Amino acid sequence: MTKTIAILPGDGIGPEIVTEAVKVLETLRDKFSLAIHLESGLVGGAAIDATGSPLPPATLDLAKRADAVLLGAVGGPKWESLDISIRPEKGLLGLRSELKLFANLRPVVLFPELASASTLKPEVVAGLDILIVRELTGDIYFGQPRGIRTLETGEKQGINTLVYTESEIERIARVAFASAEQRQKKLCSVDKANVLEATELWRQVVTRVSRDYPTVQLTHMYVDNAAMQLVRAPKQFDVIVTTNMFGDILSDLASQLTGSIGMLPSASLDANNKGMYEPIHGSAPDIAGQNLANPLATILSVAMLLRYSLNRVDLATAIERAVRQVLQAGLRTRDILGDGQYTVVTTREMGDAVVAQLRAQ
Ligand SMILES: NC(=O)C1=CN([C@@H]2O[C@H](COP(=O)(O)OP(=O)(O)OC[C@H]3O[C@@H](n4cnc5c(N)ncnc54)[C@H](O)[C@@H]3O)[C@@H](O)[C@H]2O)C=CC1
Ligand SMILES: CC(C)CC(=O)C(=O)O
Ligand SMILES: [Mg+2]
Repeated sequence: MTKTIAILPGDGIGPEIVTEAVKVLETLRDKFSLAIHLESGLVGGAAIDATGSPLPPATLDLAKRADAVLLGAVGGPKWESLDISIRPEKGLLGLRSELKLFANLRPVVLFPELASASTLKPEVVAGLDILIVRELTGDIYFGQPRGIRTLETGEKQGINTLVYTESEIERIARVAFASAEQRQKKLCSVDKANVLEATELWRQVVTRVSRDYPTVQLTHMYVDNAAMQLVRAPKQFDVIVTTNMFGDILSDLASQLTGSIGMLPSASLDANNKGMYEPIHGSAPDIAGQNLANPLATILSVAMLLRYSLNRVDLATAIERAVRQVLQAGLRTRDILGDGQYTVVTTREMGDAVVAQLRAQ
């Protein structure tokens, strides 16, 4: 049966990188007879400009009926003067909560060809393969109360609330333990249980759930130490499970171990593996519209889409192989330049090269 994929390019570099990822999907449709139907929608600032809302009902409806969603990125300076409750980023958070995408998988994998582009020494990152499992629909990003209010003194006060319920923690813990079972059987739960009650509960629940996964070795680490350990000795980690905000921050940090934030894809899944797929980076206003952005994180997100939502591990592997071949051939967008002689390419040229490798397979 033909699968519908919602294509939501968003803002900034979003349309540029999604164009390249769509070329990959179209190649799979045309060459490998993948039965897909692509349907585009507006989200973020582009949607605000067209409709006044960062998540118009038509987009939410498309995302809900689609079998999977591919998203670029949202946000940018153009919309920063708007009230925070109606900014582009609210469209993204709205999609995540409306679709119940509580499990965000962020693989941090170093392609061997990019070892010299890593911020760490090649020997410290060689073979790096971490999976960050980030809770995505709770925490301070969604907690109530929130807002900016004026106190009796006339002073303003900003409020955000870190909230987690046991069931929210348990379901993300189960995703993380199940992932660890399939990998090196090591799970590190990252929290701030020494000072934050919500994450003390996190630690208690993760510990309780661990009894159902006796083959997985569970450790706990405070987030400040985890940030330090990630740049000191990242290969000590296999799977990391953490809260929404800590996962957001740690994954940007970890991206530098792989050469660039332009290399990290993600899958945001609900309880039935219905998913939204997006690079972990934002709309990169500083390079938007210049054909400079690295499209590989988005193309690798298509691979995750095929693996998790369309059950086509073969095609997911084909994309990952094509990316590897392009890097082996020495092609680099400028964010992944390391030591050596490379061919510096544009966003479009990188996408074309991946498509050419796929066609040749
Ligand atoms: N998922 C999403 O849609 C996200 C949206 N944002 C939004 O994006 C806007 C910009 O946020 P920033 O903090 O600047 O983060 P950002 O991730 O957009 O950019 C940070 C830095 O990384 C570079 N970069 C990002 N993606 C790249 C790529 N594919 N290739 C090469 N270089 C790349 C940018 O040029 C910039 O120097 C804001 O409005 C923010 O709210 C931020 C993060 C995630
Ligand atoms: C709007 C932000 C929460 C998006 C982001 O930074 C992320 O999901 O990594
Ligand atoms: Mg982020």
